[in-house]
Amino acid sequence: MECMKVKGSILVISGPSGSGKTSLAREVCNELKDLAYFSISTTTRPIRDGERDGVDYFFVSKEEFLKDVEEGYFLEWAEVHGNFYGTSKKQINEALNKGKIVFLDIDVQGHEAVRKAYPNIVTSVFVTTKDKKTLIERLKKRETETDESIKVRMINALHEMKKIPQYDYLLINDDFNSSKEKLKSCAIASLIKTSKYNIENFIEKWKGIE
Ligand SMILES: Nc1nc2c(ncn2[C@@H]2O[C@H](COP(=O)(O)OP(=O)(O)O)[C@@H](O)[C@H]2O)c(=O)[nH]1
Ligand SMILES: Nc1ncnc2c1ncn2[C@@H]1O[C@H](COP(=O)(O)OP(=O)(O)O)[C@@H](O)[C@H]1O
Repeated sequence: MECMKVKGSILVISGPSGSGKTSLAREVCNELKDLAYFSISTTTRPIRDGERDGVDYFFVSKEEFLKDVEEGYFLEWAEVHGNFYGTSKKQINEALNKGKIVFLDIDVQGHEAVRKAYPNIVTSVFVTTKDKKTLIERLKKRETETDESIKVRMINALHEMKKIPQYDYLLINDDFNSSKEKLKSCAIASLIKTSKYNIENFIEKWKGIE
């Protein structure tokens, strides 16, 4: 499935809801400018105050989502916290062919699927907070969740944390600026990793030395 001559890389960022992964990923992506591409997922989740369709997510009905699934639009899709989320195949491949670092803010199921599809060019970072209390405080402060939906997210957080060993890096998001610099380093490292798989001609040029 993986394209032989992919120039870009994929940076998967996962973590419990409220850990700060979206804020970090968006900010690093902005700072890396043309080097990076933030993949906008499609979701059936209701739009939150302050979110924009086509910027934060493509917000669709369940029927539209399932039609996209049937038509093979998604590289991967999953149900998270009772809603569907999916990553567009076309968006990703176009960005990869342009040599970009593709940022995927997706859950642990999405990580497994993307790693299978692109084993050589995925780097993954699991973002979490230093403790449970901080996570709850951030979810409350964000003012997007009810007590009930916070409970659902906390239960899911524990399931997600069990998948940390599958990730390349663990990032405890305490001080925002320091976490941002760490995530940026992972992003750049991911692109350097891809170059390892594009060395056919490079080695040719060294022949004759023996
Ligand atoms: N598998 C998968 N997960 C996604 C995708 N887009 C978002 N997610 C995950 O779905 C979860 C819920 O995201 P969201 O609705 O933005 O809520 P939040 O985590 O509380 O900010 C997060 O873990 C996201 O990383 C996607 O395209 N595929
Ligand atoms: N290092 C940090 N310190 C304090 N607050 C943070 C930090 N990182 C993110 N936040 C805040 O925590 C809340 C959750 O962040 P968000 O990016 O929405 O998390 P996620 O995408 O993981 O659900 C937001 O209000 C965000 O501004």
